[in-house]
Amino acid sequence: MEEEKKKGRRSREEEGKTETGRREEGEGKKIAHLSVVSAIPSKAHQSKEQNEKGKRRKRRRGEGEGKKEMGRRWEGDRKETGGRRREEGDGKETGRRREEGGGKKENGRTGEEGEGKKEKGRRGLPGLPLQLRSSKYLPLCNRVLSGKEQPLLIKSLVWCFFVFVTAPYMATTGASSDESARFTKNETLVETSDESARFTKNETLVETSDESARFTKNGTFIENSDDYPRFMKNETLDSSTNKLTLESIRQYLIELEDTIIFNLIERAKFPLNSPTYDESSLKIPGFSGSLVQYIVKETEVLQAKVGRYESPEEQPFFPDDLPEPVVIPYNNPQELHPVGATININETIWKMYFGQLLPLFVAEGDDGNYGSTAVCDLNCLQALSRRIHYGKYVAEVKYRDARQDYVPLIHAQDRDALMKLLTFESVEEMVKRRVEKKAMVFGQDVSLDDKGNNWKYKIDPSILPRLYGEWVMPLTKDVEVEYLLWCLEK
Ligand SMILES: O=C(O)C(=O)C[C@]1(C(=O)O)C=C[C@@H](O)C=C1
Repeated sequence: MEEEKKKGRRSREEEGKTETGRREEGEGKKIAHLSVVSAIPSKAHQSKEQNEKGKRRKRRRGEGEGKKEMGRRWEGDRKETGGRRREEGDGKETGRRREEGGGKKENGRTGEEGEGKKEKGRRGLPGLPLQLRSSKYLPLCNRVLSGKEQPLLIKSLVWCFFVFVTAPYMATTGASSDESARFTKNETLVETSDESARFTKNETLVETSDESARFTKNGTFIENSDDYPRFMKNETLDSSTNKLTLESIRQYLIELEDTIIFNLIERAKFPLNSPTYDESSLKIPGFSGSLVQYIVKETEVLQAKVGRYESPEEQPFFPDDLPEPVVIPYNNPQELHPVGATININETIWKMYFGQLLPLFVAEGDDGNYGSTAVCDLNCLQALSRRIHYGKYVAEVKYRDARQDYVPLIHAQDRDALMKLLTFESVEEMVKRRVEKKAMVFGQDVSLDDKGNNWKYKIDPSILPRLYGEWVMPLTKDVEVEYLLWCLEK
């Protein structure tokens, strides 16, 4: 009871709105029981394949063999990261420095020292340049060779040699003390860029966090990193503080409602077009599956290359064999526990979309626009998936705001209690009402005369509260619970 009160207080503070009621325990259980849970790659449920994928993605993110690192929170984690990075960085940079420096020294020796030795052999006049050896200068040479002016001359020659030969050479090859300054600067940048991060940064970010870094992790050369697109800036950070807050995340979820509704409206322009989903009607050599599967899969391959799946809220529907990014990802602070990157419930979202949602809002029929239909499906799926996987961020901020309430439930691995704690029924009601209203507004026919038919909508608005109430919000909460269950993992 006391906990309920506390939670009520918190929710009012967080939302600045009156929390009308709390979810009954039975309801929490119902949601936790959704079949989706089995699709979540938790320890208990991860298939071997998913496990492998998780490991691969973790490795790609540099979270390493790192259960230890994964679990380390806050400052401890940062120190560890800094240390590891410094070691790695040093290793690489020293290697590079050694190579470059070595190469230059080698050059110097074969060029300058080598020639000196040859001349010495040729004329027997140590340290004297060729032009000084003409007969005109011989008396002077003799004086120098035999006497007191020798040290002064040698000093002058060394100075001249440095000014006219060594310095220009160093300037053209870049082999100067500047070299070491550049390495030092890299390290500093890496360290500072880490400041706002909560968890271990991934290797790719470490390697590319410096603007001057020009290689992605897989070795692709990038001429000027600024010219390349950067998937995906975390748009939920509060614009004034650049921090993650429940308010800023909720604001972003509201914006995503627009994206979802517009995409549904676009899809509703086409009838069902069932051949789009027929695995036997597509004859693409080397691929077995439907047109929609093909388009989603190939789009994901392309988007993986430009770094879409480097963001934990972006999850692929076909995660196997995705290529590494070839561009520098946006250097977002890593706000989530690394387990966030492994939670992917797209299998459930796919089934929900094609099995339950689609038949609700598209007309029967076939107009032959299968490619366009599949692209619309792709857009709907990606928008829904992004929205639902944002639950990771929601869970993270809720945890940060009320650790004292969450930690015991996480230790007890109590799904139902976690579900109850993170549920705000009044917020859910508001969401449902808002999406219905948006569908009415966005789905109206707009005309300049009064003949417009304002009550004929492009998509039935009543589908929206259903979509959110039955699937989107419950699935978001499943993601939240899953994240919380593992977010203390060491
Ligand atoms: O806003 C929150 O607190 C959320 O957790 C998000 C969300 C949602 O999916 O919209 C989910 C659960 C809450 O009951 C309310 C809303």
